[in-house]
Amino acid sequence: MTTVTADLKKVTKKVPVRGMMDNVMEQFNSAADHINLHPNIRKILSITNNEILVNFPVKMDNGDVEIFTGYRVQHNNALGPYKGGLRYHPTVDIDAARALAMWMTWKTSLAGLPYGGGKGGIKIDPSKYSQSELERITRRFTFALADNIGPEHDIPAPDVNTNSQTMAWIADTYMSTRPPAERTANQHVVTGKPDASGGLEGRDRATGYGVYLSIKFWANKTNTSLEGKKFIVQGFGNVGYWAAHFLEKDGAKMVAVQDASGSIQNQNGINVEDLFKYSQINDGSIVNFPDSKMVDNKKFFTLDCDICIPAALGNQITKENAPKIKAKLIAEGANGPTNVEGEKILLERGITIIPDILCNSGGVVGSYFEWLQNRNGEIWQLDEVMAKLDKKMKESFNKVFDYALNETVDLRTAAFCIAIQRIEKAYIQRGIFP
Ligand SMILES: NC(=O)C1=CN([C@@H]2O[C@H](COP(=O)(O)OP(=O)(O)OC[C@H]3O[C@@H](n4cnc5c(N)ncnc54)[C@H](O)[C@@H]3O)[C@@H](O)[C@H]2O)C=CC1
Ligand SMILES: O=C(O)CCC(=O)C(=O)O
Repeated sequence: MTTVTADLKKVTKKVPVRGMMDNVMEQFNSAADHINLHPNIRKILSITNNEILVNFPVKMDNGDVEIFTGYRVQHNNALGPYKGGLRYHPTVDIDAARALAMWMTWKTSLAGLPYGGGKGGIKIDPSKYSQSELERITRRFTFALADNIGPEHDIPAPDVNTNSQTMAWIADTYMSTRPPAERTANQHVVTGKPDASGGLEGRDRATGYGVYLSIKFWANKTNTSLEGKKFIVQGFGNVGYWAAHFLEKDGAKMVAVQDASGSIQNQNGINVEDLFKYSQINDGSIVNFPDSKMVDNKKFFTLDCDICIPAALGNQITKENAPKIKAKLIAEGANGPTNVEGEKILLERGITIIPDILCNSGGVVGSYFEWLQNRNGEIWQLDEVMAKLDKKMKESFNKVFDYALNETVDLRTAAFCIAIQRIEKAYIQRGIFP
């Protein structure tokens, strides 16, 4: 295990600025300029506190041993324990983990939660492994990370290709590393667990519901009706499916979907529940759904629609496709789906973007409720969870919308400014910077 603790000069020089880091740093710096952020605080927030890299061996079903590389980046904990998901994907590397951890810091701050930001995962294509191999990989990863996570220190959650089952394995393995009398009291080391293992009713749909609410709040502010509005979704996993589910229930029409296996379209509408059921019996894939035609992946974002929901990976909307996008609204379910160049083009074209740190914050808000539930030994009801989530999302949306209007900035800059100012206040109150 290698733990790199922040040394300002060294780390500032070392951090390569490229890919997702490039985007998050440009977003941060432009907001920091807008609020004239104290230079010392800018330095602190420009780097990560800790970067943990673990290489660990796992025995495969055929008896061979394979070595995996896992990451956990802890960006900032000025407001509370590090919080953020674990991703299992071939694109996971230190650059992605750093950027995603930074986005978590701004997201938790904007949502008014008592958390900082962290993120991590394993560089792996999980489709190549059996369920029992994935369980062993997850347990070994947890064991390797165990001294660096904890319910009051760093609390992982699901992200791409991880789910409530993954969280149950992590919680179980982590608890087994604690002294017997402390084991069950450590259940909230992760959130997004299954219901019988301390999970929160509604955490499964929390992110997608938050995406839907953000779209609804935008529609209310702009006197737009969602009835009959056409939307497209990239990613039909946890976030994409639930966002589509709630939008369809409110009268909107899903006309195209893309997942890792391909893209489908039907301008008359694709039934969300039918597609979900189909994907469940089709290895999780949407391709060849009977009531649709296949479309070229490259054309996906340029298809005719009113609302576009990227809910898969980062860097999907770029200068290549931004000029041809037809949607009037981009609701970012994914983290970092629009890069800085793509965003500039969209804003010039008058297209609104509800930024990731606001739009997909329902997930981490749901995680916070689960953490509170476990800490207090409670079991919350679904209607209570959804009502609290609604209230939290509305408060954040209104804050960002009003700030953008008052300061004449776009919604992302507004969201970043609010988030950074809350952290700045914490540092100033502690008297670090007279
Ligand atoms: N799960 C959560 O609570 C939260 C997730 N997010 C973000 O939302 C996004 C999606 O996460 P989940 O829905 O949890 O993951 P998931 O693993 O449940 O679903 C991911 C979906 O994206 C698709 N996908 C993967 N690679 C793709 C590609 N190259 N092109 C098109 N589609 C592709 C997959 O086929 C799948 O349908 C990620 O960016 C994640 O960081 C953000 C906040 C919370
Ligand atoms: O639920 C959480 O703690 C974090 C989820 C996440 O990774 C995200 O919001 O990007």
